[in-house]
Amino acid sequence: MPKILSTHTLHPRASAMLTGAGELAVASGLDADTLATEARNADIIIVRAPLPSVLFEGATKLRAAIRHGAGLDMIPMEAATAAGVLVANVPAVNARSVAEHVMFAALALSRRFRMVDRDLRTKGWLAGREHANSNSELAGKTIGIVGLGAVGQAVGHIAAHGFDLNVVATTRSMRPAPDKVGFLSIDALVEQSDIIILCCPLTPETRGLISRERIGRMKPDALLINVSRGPVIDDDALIEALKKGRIGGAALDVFSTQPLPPGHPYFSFDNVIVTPHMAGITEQSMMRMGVGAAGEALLVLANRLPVNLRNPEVVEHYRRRFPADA
Ligand SMILES: NC(=O)c1ccc[n+]([C@@H]2O[C@H](COP(=O)([O-])OP(=O)(O)OC[C@H]3O[C@@H](n4cnc5c(N)ncnc54)[C@H](O)[C@@H]3O)[C@@H](O)[C@H]2O)c1
Ligand SMILES: O=C(O)[C@H](O)COP(=O)(O)O
Repeated sequence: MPKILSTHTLHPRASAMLTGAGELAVASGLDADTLATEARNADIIIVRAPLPSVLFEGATKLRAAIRHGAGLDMIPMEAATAAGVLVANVPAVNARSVAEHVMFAALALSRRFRMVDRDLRTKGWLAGREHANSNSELAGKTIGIVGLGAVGQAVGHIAAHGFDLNVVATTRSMRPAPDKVGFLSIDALVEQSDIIILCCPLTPETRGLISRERIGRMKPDALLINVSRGPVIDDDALIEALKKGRIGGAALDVFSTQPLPPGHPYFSFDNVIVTPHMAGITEQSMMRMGVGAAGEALLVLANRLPVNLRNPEVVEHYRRRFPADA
């Protein structure tokens, strides 16, 4: 029976799909050594935690690494490809969940939800209400989307049609813009946006994209929302800007170090919302991501290629490793 190792427990519907096709096990730890050791016996690994490159050197049976979700940064692509391992992801199926989280964050920051809730509980009704005078509506403001893929387009749609926001975006391909979206360069976008949404992948080009210089160009009351990956932002520069009151606030779902260590400066700001990398996690998206990942695993076990193969250059090498495969 083929072995499927998953870094995390899958949605019951996803595990049910794999019953009979493979023996499903959940990794007993997420550290590099444990993952590398347990992957040695696996035919397929389903990935929700960063994999070490070394895992691919010792995993001689491994056919595929399948991302449960969109972001491929958790899989060292070069090491996987060099080892002849197929890499796939499950794109777009959590985009609606992420977009709803983004709108929740924009509303929570604009309505100072953290401070209102805290002060109402600890200081009473009037203290909570005091914040409201400087609260703001979203309508008529400009939302700037960095990365107009599945998440960015879902955010743009809700923002334009549900909240009457003006939508501008910057994206790698700058293909014809969807309805109600105007394209800008990244520098113009950070200067002109009231709310900046980061939803691009982490790549060599996007690492540090929100630099000290770009944070310096933001409006003094700009809100920065990151659902991409932590290293897209220069943390030192953002922390300094928050300390000096140089921007209005931030909502951060992803961090350069995860889990965010206790006592991290981001915990200290009233105008910063922190969430534990959960923008894309809802009951609905967990089912869709799990089912999508299980579907890709079933294709590989049936000697076919995954639908969302992300390293097509591996196929020749893969076919040499598993000659019976498609
Ligand atoms: N926080 C979460 O729970 C969560 C959930 C889903 C996705 N994500 C993150 O969001 C990313 C995007 O997800 P998606 O489903 O929209 O992916 P996607 O592939 O559909 O879209 C990514 C978009 O980013 C654009 N892009 C790439 N490089 C860029 C650059 N240098 N500047 C501007 N735009 C650039 C691409 O052109 C594309 O339009 C994922 O890679 C992942 O890192 C996080
Ligand atoms: O990249 C993604 O789609 C998100 O980070 C969610 O991924 P997860 O299913 O591994 O939490």
